[in-house]
Amino acid sequence: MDSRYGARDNSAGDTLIAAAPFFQELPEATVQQATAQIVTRRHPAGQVLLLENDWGNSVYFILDGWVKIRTYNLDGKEVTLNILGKGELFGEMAPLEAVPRSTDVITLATTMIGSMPAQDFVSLLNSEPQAGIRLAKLMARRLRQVNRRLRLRESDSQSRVADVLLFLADGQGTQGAQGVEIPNLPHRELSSLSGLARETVTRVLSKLEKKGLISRERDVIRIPSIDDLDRLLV
Ligand SMILES: Nc1ncnc2c1ncn2[C@@H]1O[C@@H]2COP(=O)(O)O[C@H]2[C@H]1O
Repeated sequence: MDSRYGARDNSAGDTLIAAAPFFQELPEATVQQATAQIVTRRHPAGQVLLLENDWGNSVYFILDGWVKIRTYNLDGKEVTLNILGKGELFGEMAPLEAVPRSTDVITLATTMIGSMPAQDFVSLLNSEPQAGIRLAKLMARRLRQVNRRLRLRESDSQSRVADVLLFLADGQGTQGAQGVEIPNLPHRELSSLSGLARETVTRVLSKLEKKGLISRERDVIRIPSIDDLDRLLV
């Protein structure tokens, strides 16, 4: 990803970087230094930010918006592995392991991204144990998500859709007055995340809504009780 792929926009970026969970509780001087190293750009929806197998030496912070992590199965069918939102980072794997990018990354909405040279990111990890712990926690959560989805692979369609909603709530959910809110993604994305047909996803979502386990608005799906939805998993 370089300057061809998005309008440079550092005006709001500095505040967003300072507020990003990764930088919370780091010394102010460290946050200031990181802010100076990060270039912020706004990208339109549908823009390919990273391509699987490309080499890259930057790490990216999502300051606002959404990206999807995409790969392809052996039949060439698109598989959405995850959706990441504000506060998440991506693009750390290739530079840390000195290998090419493991997946594609594409914006799902207008998205503000801060990019940091990988060598600065590694220096930050070396100098701030707290930053290393943050990264370890983030990767632990991703592994937990993958384990959970593997466990549910043979489950019924209701459990699989519920699981996708729960893992989006875990990673991307924001607490509102009436429960946890997650983005109301296109059903094609939920279909790819759950490995179910789009029609099945649509049918299950309607069923969950009738049971009062979710409610839907144009942009958000609301989960009034995470525990109630979790109890559906078999
Ligand atoms: N299952 C996943 N969940 C969340 N993020 C992922 C997942 N797989 C890959 N990524 C991110 O997508 C990025 C693609 O480029 P990298 O391999 O450098 O680093 C990768 C991770 O940051």
